[in-house]
Amino acid sequence: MSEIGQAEEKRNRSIRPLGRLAPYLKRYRGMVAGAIVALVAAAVTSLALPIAVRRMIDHGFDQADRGLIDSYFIAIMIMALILAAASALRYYFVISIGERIVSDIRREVFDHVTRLSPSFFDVNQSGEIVSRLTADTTQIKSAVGATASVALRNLILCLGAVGMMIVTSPKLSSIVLIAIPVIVLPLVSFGRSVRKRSRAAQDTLANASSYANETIAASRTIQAYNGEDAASRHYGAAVENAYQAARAAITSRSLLTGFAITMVFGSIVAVLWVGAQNVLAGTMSAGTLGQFLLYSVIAGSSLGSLSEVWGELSQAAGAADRLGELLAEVSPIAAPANPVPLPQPEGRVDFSDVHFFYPSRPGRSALHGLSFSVKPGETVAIVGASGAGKSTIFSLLLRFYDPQQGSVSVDGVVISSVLPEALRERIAIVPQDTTIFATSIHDNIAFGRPGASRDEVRAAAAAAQADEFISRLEQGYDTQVGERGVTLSGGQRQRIAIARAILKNAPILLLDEATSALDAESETLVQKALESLMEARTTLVIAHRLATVLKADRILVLDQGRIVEEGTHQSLIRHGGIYAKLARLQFDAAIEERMLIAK
Ligand SMILES: Nc1ncnc2c1ncn2[C@@H]1O[C@H](COP(=O)(O)OP(=O)(O)OP(=O)(O)O)[C@@H](O)[C@H]1O
Repeated sequence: MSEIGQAEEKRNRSIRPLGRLAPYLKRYRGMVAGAIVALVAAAVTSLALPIAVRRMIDHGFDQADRGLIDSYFIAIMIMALILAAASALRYYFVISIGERIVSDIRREVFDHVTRLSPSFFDVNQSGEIVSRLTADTTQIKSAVGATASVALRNLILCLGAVGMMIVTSPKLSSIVLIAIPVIVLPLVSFGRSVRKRSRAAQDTLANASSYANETIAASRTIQAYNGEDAASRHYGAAVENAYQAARAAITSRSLLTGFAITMVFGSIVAVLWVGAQNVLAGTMSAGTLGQFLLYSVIAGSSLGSLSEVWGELSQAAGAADRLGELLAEVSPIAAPANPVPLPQPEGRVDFSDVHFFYPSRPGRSALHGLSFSVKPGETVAIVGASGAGKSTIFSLLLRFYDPQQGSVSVDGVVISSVLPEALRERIAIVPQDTTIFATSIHDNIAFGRPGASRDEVRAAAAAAQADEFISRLEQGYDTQVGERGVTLSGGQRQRIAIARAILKNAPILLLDEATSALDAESETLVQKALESLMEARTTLVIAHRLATVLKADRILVLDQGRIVEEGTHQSLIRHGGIYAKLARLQFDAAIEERMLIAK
């Protein structure tokens, strides 16, 4: 799996990647055509103005043709109106196309990223991806919108004005044409260094943004550890770096602009001096010189604007390239070409000689030749030290990763041959860190089965021992729970996650018991909720509670990616192996408590 942005340095710093936007533009041919017509109309009108001015100078002020001056002014007024209408239409079309395309890209990138397998997120920071979705798309919006139209208008104006300069006076134009390479060549190389600096500024900002993202999400932990000052310093330094990088880019941009304008206007002034000599010598009319002057100003200023927007266009090209890379990222967990349908759900699970290492850590095996079967309706507890590979079993069963060797089957079918959605339909998971979304309680529970009725949601909540606390809230099921459910207690969050799994009603349940201690009352409620969830389902539970291992049909003891012991609590304690030691550490307090109660 490649890290996005890794190929950055090798990438051609041209505006070619903007070509990636062509398919999006094609979807809106009508609007693009409207924009081009408006652009050309505005440019042609601007280019026609100097002709009217020359005719006015050469003939309009002639006493013999007094009537002509009125018709010239009327013609100029009409042109100005056409220019105004064309410019307004250009603005409308171009900006709308920018907004339209960026909405499409945002949606497509989001759809794609949310479907990438977790191995992608192992090597890419979520803050970085969010920055692609917001900052890069915004840059493309301004490029497709304003910048591209400014560039196109100036290109048409520049080419048209140069053409008209040649028509107006070939002699003066030849001097200008010789001057062009002298001006353009240094501009191109200068432009390159500007682009390099802008890219550096952008990357530094992306770093600062992912830091801010992470810190804000962890604000409680940061405050609890009095880490605000350190975080402020860190972010301050990152933002300062971004500012310095941006300033370097701005400095070169301003130098580039100054240089371009000096060179362009310097040569125009020189040419005009020659023209003025010609007028004095009687070889050129004053109107022709005026017309030439206007065309050179148009050509010069449009060239200047072109050099200014070029940097922005290439920045947007970089953004398009990065987004293209993200869209080209292929998830290793693909749906098979000819998916096998799963049989009637039973809830059987088989791991057969599974060897697995995480793609981001190829050197370190997480599971070594794991084999076990879980019969329909059986409850199997997985026990093992931290890092033994317990959660990895869940990740493989949900097909977040594929094992490098061996196979995982559900209801007798190897899971890589079925549609991932069909597989996940059969599994409900209650993770240790419950995910609560910043929406209503109803929506959080209904996430287990979109479209569930209010009664179904309420029934699931009741089975999860959550209905009572929810009903006591002012807005009941419509209560908004805040980001990550901050307004709920740990036990309440867990019961909502359990309600969600109950609503899903899948034949296989994966349960990662929370290690965090709950108060006795919450603990009892959560325990009761889990009991109704586990009823008549195949359950694999990463166990941290004595009550759970006592109730399990079987316990698998995992050590460094291998199953080292298997049996019931009693038999394993009698065996006196790893489990007996683990149980003494993990469950001792609970065992003592039970004995006290018994007394
Ligand atoms: N996404 C990942 N990328 C790389 N390595 C990982 C990833 N997740 C886990 N590991 C590694 O794989 C091994 C098994 O991890 P796993 O999370 O399955 O352990 P666990 O038994 O569930 O531990 P715990 O009880 O602490 O949650 C560990 O060495 C861990 O560092």
